Amino acid sequence: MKFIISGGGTGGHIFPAVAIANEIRRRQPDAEILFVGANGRMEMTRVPEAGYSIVGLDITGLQRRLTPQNLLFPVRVFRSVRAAGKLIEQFRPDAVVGVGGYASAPVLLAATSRGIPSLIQEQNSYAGLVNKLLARRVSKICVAYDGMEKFFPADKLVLTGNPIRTEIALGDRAEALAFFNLDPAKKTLLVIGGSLGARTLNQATAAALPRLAEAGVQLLWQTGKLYYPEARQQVAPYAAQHLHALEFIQRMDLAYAAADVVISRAGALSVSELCLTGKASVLVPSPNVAEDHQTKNALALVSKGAAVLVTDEHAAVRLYDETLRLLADPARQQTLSERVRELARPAATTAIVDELFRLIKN
Ligand SMILES: CC(=O)N[C@H]1[C@@H](OP(=O)(O)OP(=O)(O)OC[C@H]2O[C@@H](n3ccc(=O)[nH]c3=O)[C@H](O)[C@@H]2O)O[C@H](CO)[C@@H](O)[C@@H]1O
Repeated sequence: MKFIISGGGTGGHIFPAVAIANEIRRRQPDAEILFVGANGRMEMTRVPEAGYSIVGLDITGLQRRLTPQNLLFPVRVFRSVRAAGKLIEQFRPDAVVGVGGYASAPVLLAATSRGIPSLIQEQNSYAGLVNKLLARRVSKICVAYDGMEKFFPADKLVLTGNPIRTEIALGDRAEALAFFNLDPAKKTLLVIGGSLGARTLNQATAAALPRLAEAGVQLLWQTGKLYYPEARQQVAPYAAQHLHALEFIQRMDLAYAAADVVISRAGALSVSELCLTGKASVLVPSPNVAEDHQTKNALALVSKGAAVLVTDEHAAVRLYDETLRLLADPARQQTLSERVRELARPAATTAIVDELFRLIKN
């Protein structure tokens, strides 16, 4: 069997794609899987690291301002649809998956116009633009939230949850502590700003380093690429207290396994991973996303007493008060952990790949 998986841009699109590919490979070890991404974007490095081939298309979004680049936009779209068409004719996939992000548009367009079965995986409670535009053309749409009929034809919808890489929940704590050079006697705080890092979390964390050291809490702080050089200098004086900054964490399974408490943005995949790993968390939704969808992602947990919410606006003042209070309260960590675990959907990836295989069979 042959599959094309297309899309990317950020980890929230790339890692669900990897989870789907891993499940296809588990069932059909000789299946051929080709990823298609956008040149220059994160998928071009993260997908090969996960063990898959990827081809890049030259495609970017429309700029908000009127720029000469925008005038060329229709030309670029036309070229990328043609390039995707060529790829599909050469590779001849049995089915195509789109996970959102620029590259999935030309690939799904080219596949559906050739009658190839296609499936969209939408991670958020608010549908992405590419997915909305292509919904009528594809065969199935797997979603993670109720009420997605607002955006998609109801007869194509399947509520599966978000696909999470299976290893994410299998990290071993002792291995994790050794891997990240952490002290088994201390509590560990993990800070994740989403796949690109988050300025608000970085600034609040930098300011809180003395408080963490004083409380005897150790830190794994994922900063993203831009802030990393600054963060490295900021944590340098605290090396003996095990306060560590990291640009990007490849072994998220071990990062979760080491953590007692997690501070996180509320991207769809981060939230789904917190459910699966059963971590006590303080969520700070990004205010810079379409329709404030991260607040909705976070409220799905917070309304069930399964996570703590701090708004981006109040993070500078409140984030570390809340976090240090939670770190000092194991009973509350335990309650949050139990409640958040109840919201996990561990069968999401299998359900999506079931749908995909069914499409081919039909
Ligand atoms: C600013 C922005 O547009 N954010 C969107 C983006 O978030 P973003 O790309 O941040 O994605 P998520 O929070 O959904 O997922 C992050 C993924 O990256 C992985 N990871 C993260 C950090 C790291 O160091 N290593 C690592 O492997 C996580 O394990 C997870 O699998 O896509 C999500 C899913 O469509 C949306 O809900 C978010 O609103």
